[in-house]
Amino acid sequence: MSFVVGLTGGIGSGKSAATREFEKLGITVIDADVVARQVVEPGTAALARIAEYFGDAMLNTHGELNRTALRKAVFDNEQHKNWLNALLHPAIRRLMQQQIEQAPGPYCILAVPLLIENNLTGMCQRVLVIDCPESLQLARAVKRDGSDEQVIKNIMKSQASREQRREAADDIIDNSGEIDALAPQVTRLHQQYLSLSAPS
Ligand SMILES: CC(C)(COP(=O)(O)OP(=O)(O)OC[C@H]1O[C@@H](n2cnc3c(N)ncnc32)[C@H](O)[C@@H]1O)[C@@H](O)C(=O)NCCC(=O)NCCS
Ligand SMILES: Nc1ncnc2c1ncn2[C@@H]1O[C@H](COP(=O)(O)OP(=O)(O)OP(=O)(O)O)[C@@H](O)[C@H]1O
Repeated sequence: MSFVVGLTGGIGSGKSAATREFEKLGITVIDADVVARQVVEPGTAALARIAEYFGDAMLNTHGELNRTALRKAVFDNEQHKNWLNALLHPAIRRLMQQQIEQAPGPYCILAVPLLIENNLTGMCQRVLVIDCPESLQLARAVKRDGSDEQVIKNIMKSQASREQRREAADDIIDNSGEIDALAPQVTRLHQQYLSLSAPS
């Protein structure tokens, strides 16, 4: 596989809704959040290191990662977050690269919420941003998760700005309208990626 489209967007921007449309067109989607869970599955070296560093409170009764406990430990402590990212990012990058090489089809989508923040654009031939006003991100994420507005605002603050993402984009999907306005934009980009990825 040599043609990778990096898909990103802020929390609640519509990344999952857009990747579902690419999957309907038969395109393989590699989801960084899924990969980030695979690298800390029970039995992995990374999970053992996390338990060693933070203590067994980071494991639930089945020996799996207690994500809520780890999120609490890292998101208000820069040193802990840097330690965790230094441990997991190389493993996440390696596994994503493996899955890219195994992906069938003319191109694949690499869906990464933190594509820009974690400097992963170098893995992609094209950067696609799912874009909408921050107010819509906030409203949609709060409605979907039933979480407190301040939690979503804190996550938005820890991520790249809308301007930074638009600056890094080769292509932008405007997700400020109705959800059924996504499919036609995905179809148009699919045609473009088929021709860009076709052997010259
Ligand atoms: C700390 C962990 C376990 C929390 O997992 P949990 O499922 O509770 O939260 P989730 O991953 O969905 O993140 C919640 C929100 O925080 C944001 N976020 C996730 N990781 C980070 C980070 N390292 N820095 C800033 N924001 C982050 C996400 O964009 C998401 O919007 C998880 O975020 C993690 O493993 N982070 C370190 C690895 C990483 O950076 N993963 C991103 C893949 S590129
Ligand atoms: N255009 C739209 N109009 C209305 N609701 C939408 C639209 N696009 C997405 N949604 C809804 O908003 C919520 C967030 O969308 P989605 O989960 O696809 O975003 P995401 O970028 O994957 O979020 P996260 O980064 O949190 O994983 C979902 O409940 C989704 O159904």
